[in-house]
Amino acid sequence: MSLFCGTACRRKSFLCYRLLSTFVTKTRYLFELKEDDDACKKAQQTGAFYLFHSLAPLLQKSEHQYLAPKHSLLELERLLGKLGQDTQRIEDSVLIGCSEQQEAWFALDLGLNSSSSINASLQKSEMEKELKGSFIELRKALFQLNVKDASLLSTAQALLHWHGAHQFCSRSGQPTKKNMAGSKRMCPSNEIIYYPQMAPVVITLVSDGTRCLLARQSSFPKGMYSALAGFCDIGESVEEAVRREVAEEVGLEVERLKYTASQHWPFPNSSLMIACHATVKPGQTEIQVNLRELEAAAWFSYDEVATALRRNKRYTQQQSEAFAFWLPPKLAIAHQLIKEWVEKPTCSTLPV
Ligand SMILES: NC(=O)c1ccc[n+]([C@@H]2O[C@H](COP(=O)([O-])OP(=O)(O)OC[C@H]3O[C@@H](n4cnc5c(N)ncnc54)[C@H](O)[C@@H]3O)[C@@H](O)[C@H]2O)c1
Ligand SMILES: [Mg+2]
Repeated sequence: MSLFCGTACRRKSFLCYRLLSTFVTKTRYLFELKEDDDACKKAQQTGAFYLFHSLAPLLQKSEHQYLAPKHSLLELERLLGKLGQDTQRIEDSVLIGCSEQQEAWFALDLGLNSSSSINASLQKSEMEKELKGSFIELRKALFQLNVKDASLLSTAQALLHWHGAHQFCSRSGQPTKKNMAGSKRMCPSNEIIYYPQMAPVVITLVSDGTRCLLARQSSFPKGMYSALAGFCDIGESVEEAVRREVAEEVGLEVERLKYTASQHWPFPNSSLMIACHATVKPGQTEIQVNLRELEAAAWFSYDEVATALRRNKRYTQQQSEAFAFWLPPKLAIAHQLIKEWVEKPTCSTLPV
């Protein structure tokens, strides 16, 4: 049932109304916090903070997964006090979401140089001891987080990264100032507003009707193959970017394509991954790998891909590297695209 259903499901309309109402209320609350600095500051009083150090999130290990602990404002003030730090630096935090009960969630990087603190460089290990956790690079921990924490920490890391890289106005060279929520920065000298950015990237699973095309870059972990990906050029539509990337990377011409899903991807900078299925003309399937972009590319049969998907479920990345061929982890949109191809035969023969 869709959150946005209308007359089609009258019998369940009360439930629909409640779902819609919670979602809208939450969305409007977040909008208010982004627009109103005082409301945002007030929300910090009852909010919760996810902590980072030099863009690595604070995590706690629990059996085979990581948990992302939250801290209240009081706990954070106590920690900073204990470490002899200025609590003013809490104003460097950025808003990353809220619960259905309107507990606002913020992210704060304790390792970056703070504009509002004299003694900015906190000792990482001292903090880890106090916080009973470790600051772990997000790339290493992402696949051992639950979906909700992975998405929240990806947003947080991307936003903190963007603020770190946009401290100065590119026109005046003057320091820019963030609003309380961190949804924008402004140059006080000319009032230019800067908003956080994502680069659009197309990711395409090409099929010839029975097989799908997977490729690897030399930077990928050993044995991992994925769908073709590439940044959109300025002025391009998604369709044009897919056709260009497939031609550029493997020398094939796309016949049909269909959008299927999207995902925010924080590495190395924020990208909006736009996932598509595509087909090539039958008989025009000879791959010509562009070695400037890829290390290898090949057609894989349905059975090979289905077997690799099953294997992915059982093994960790380190264990998978022992195999000649394995696929990206579940959380990556590349995995979802490949899984969809295996589960839905229509992905191999897109309608005109
Ligand atoms: N989430 C997933 O499942 C998934 C899967 C595959 C790739 N990705 C991501 O997609 C991104 C793009 O894939 P790719 O590396 O094959 O891209 P690509 O094929 O466009 O090649 C990368 C090159 O493009 C150039 N480039 C053009 N615009 C750029 C921009 N805005 N930022 C950085 N470089 C730019 C650079 O020269 C760079 O070396 C990667 O950053 C990767 O992390 C995500
Ligand atoms: Mg590429």
